[in-house]
Amino acid sequence: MDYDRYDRIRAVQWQGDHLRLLDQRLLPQEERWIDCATAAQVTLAIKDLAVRGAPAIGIAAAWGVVLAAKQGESLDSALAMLRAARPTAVNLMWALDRMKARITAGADAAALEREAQAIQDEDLIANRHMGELGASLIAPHSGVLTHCNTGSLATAGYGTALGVIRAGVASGRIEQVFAGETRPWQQGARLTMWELVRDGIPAKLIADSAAAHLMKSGVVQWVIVGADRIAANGDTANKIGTYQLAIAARHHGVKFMVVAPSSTVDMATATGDDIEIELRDPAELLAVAGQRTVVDGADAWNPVFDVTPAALIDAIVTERGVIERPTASVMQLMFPA
Ligand SMILES: CSC[C@@H](O)[C@@H](O)C(=O)COP(=O)(O)O
Repeated sequence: MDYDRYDRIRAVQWQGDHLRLLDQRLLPQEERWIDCATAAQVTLAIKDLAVRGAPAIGIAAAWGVVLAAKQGESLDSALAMLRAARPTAVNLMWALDRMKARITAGADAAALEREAQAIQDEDLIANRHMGELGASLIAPHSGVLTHCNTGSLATAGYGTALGVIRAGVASGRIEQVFAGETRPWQQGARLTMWELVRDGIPAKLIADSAAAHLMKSGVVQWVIVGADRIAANGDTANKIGTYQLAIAARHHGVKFMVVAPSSTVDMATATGDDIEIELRDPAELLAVAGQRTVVDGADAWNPVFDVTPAALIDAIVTERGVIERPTASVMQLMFPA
């Protein structure tokens, strides 16, 4: 696999004394980097979606703890502040728990820096492995539909669902990629299309509302998505709109694949009903690119994740292996306490 051909973006970059983030709010119009020198700046970058995607916010938060240590700030306060930045993606809590364990064991700033780097490096390795595992499930000459952005921008690099797509394209299994816009924040239109075009991968953008029609046409064999939290029974929280894709996929005989590192699996959460779904500012729905599109006085409801029941998922791919038709007992075997 020629990783340099398909994967050149590194959106989270440690600079030795500060964290550099590719500002995802501005893509694809502008490639602007922001520098965070404090844990508070990293927290704000996570809240405002300058950095986003479950693994990427965990990695950024880990570096936030390193910054707090270097500045001599209270590490307990930094951990609490970063933890509260966003509620749904468990990678955030997972990374902070890992940093906390090192703090409890007496780690100094240099040791915390090594831990954050390990979290980042392990994510890239996991993504490359998942890419191979997921692609092997796909028949040659397939079409696939993806949702949101799960690529290098959302991870340490390569991506989760987009990593499977990269590996599938490289091996000739995937011939055509479709990406849903992912309203309201347009991660699919703004970010996934940016990554796919940079890689020269044949891709077509669709309106989210075109997905069922696309599946009915028979040109996609798999829907491939990432995850923000996978509960102990396999129920999966991911970007709003994922659930309706899974329902439409089952209706049309299209397979549904979830790709996420084990850091996204939360065995302490029994089912999808127990996952907190982030509600964001209704203003994100009432405007497009900062331009108000809805009549003044209108209100909106803006949940940004939903839960796909395990029964609608054909395969969960993690770096530990593939779980087909996930159940609580198989999840328990793959992710023992
Ligand atoms: C590897 S990314 C998987 C998920 O984190 C992704 O699909 C997603 O829902 C991201 O949501 P976002 O609100 O953009 O952080």
